Amino acid sequence: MSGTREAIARARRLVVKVGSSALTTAGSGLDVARLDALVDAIAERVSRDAQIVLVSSGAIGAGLAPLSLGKRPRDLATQQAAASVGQLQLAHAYAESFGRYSLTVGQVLLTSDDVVRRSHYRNAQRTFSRLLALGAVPVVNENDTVATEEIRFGDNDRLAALVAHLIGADALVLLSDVDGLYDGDPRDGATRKLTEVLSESDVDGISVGMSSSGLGTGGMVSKLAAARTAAGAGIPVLLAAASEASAALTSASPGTAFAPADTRLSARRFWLGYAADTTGTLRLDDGAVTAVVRRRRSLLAAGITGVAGEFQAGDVVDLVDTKDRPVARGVVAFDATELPELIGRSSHELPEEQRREVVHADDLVPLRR
Ligand SMILES: Nc1ncnc2c1ncn2[C@@H]1O[C@H](COP(=O)(O)OP(=O)(O)O)[C@@H](O)[C@H]1O
Ligand SMILES: N[C@@H](CCC(=O)OP(=O)(O)O)C(=O)O
Repeated sequence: MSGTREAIARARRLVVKVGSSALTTAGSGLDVARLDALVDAIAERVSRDAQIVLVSSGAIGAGLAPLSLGKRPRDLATQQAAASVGQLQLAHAYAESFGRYSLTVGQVLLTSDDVVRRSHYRNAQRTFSRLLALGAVPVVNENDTVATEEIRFGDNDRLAALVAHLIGADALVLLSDVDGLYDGDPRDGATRKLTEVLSESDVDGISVGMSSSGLGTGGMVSKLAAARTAAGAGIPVLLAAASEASAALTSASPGTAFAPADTRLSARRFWLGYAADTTGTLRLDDGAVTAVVRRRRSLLAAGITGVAGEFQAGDVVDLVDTKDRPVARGVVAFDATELPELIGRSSHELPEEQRREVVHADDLVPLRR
């Protein structure tokens, strides 16, 4: 067995995320038998002294049938109405199901502000920590009923990766209706399952598509992004079918395993690299990309070829290469309006008060490639 799978099998604190397509069926809503099978697997792992936070989708899917809605609505207001009804059903079903094992569940509904803003991040951290210390199983979902387009995570895969870091998880298990990551959309015919993803180059160029069930949100695109986020922050990830939950949570043998990066990012650097919202973009020339990504240097004005967005000193911005591919994120030390006349110029050409790093190395997180 690979080291990654061993680490997942041994993990003491895990985030398990289950998708809508694994819990709900178009037309008939929540599938309690499948939910019970998932709870059986989680309860078994909890009985072996693990702490589990469950991120469960399915509120919108579960709310459709009771509201006589045929398929997943496109407009936000009807999605929110369905989520309002479905979340109650979901919470009730989990409370009943975990109750079979005398386990207590706590519901945690989050909006992106709760994770993206540093002060709220701490607050959420305290809530999870207390719930786990009290022996409860936190069941998390996005607070769909109040989340507007602007403040939505939009997909629970990303939410699960952020929660995994937030609670200091040793593993993230993503359970879906598909049994792993394929090198192309399995609906398109002959494709091969990847069993181990050791580095970014293993997934470069593979084709990932959207949901096939019409119930899920992000499809494989969001699952792969979430797996990269968590693995990049040092957390091993398993992507498997929900129908294999028992094997996934006991031996970590099925599905696709994503090896974690060697170092775990601090909370601040994780927030900077993955959770914070960015308000602008700096385009770097090749030399600057090498300096900031490989040599971990500060970004100087001389290596910047373009500026976009409306940001102020202290905001988080994306750093992109000459092909507009994101290579890092960092806290910018100038306002957007100040930069156009500085970029491309070396420090000795600049007035003394502007001779400082545009993004200091301590405030810069290279993205894993
Ligand atoms: N390369 C790929 N490998 C595996 N699945 C893929 C790939 N590309 C697209 N998919 C689709 O993504 C779906 C899973 O996404 P989704 O329905 O959003 O799941 P969930 O509801 O669990 O979040 C699969 O059923 C599959 O059809
Ligand atoms: N929060 C939404 C699910 C959003 C989502 O990401 O769904 P999925 O792709 O099935 O994990 C709900 O409960 O319906």
